[in-house]
Amino acid sequence: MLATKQLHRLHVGPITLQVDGGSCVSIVGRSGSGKSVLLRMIADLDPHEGDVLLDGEACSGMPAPQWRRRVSYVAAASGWWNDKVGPHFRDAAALRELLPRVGLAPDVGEWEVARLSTGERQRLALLRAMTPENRVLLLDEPTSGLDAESTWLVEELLRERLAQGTTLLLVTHDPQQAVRLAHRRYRLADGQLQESS
Ligand SMILES: Nc1ncnc2c1ncn2[C@@H]1O[C@H](COP(=O)(O)OP(=O)(O)OP(=O)(O)O)[C@@H](O)[C@H]1O
Repeated sequence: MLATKQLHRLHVGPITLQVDGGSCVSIVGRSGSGKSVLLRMIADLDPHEGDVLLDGEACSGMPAPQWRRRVSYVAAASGWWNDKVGPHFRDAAALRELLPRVGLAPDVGEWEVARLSTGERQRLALLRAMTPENRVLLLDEPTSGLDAESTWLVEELLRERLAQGTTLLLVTHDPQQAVRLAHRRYRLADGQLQESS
């Protein structure tokens, strides 16, 4: 279980939330309401007050890289640190297996990052976070750049991860996607999460 305790940064919070393993919580809200600020706090990417626990283990008691391998933020616009796609993935065989699942060509690992389209980057950033250590995916508009078919493929893969016990926090501007994927739906407004029916 993922539990946030009085998380607070800027105008967001304090937020106390519990999300079971294998369940998906969606967060909608106006642009600028603080959805990314919230996900980035949970991933311990920015200074904040409060804490996050994963199965009782506190983020504050763990080295940040270890926490982020378990609780991984997938940004709407991803960062890349090598010219080629392949070196961003520790397990080349696992990547080859996952590529067709999101509609990507089998040789994408050999491609230059510079040639990737927005939607290709977005899908690869998601796959990059899906390591064996990952327990929680913090997804910031994961299908915003995708066509309907690619969106469907990504949602299928996310459902599979959920069934395997991964926890998802899904920020989306698509209320229908929230209905399709989430077990609980929230709106972030005035720095607080309000549950939707
Ligand atoms: N480091 C910072 N210092 C000051 N203000 C910040 C900082 N980071 C974010 N903000 C502000 O906090 C607000 C919320 O930003 P955030 O990116 O979380 O919005 P969002 O809800 O994800 O919006 P969108 O749907 O447009 O992506 C914005 O007004 C942003 O300018």
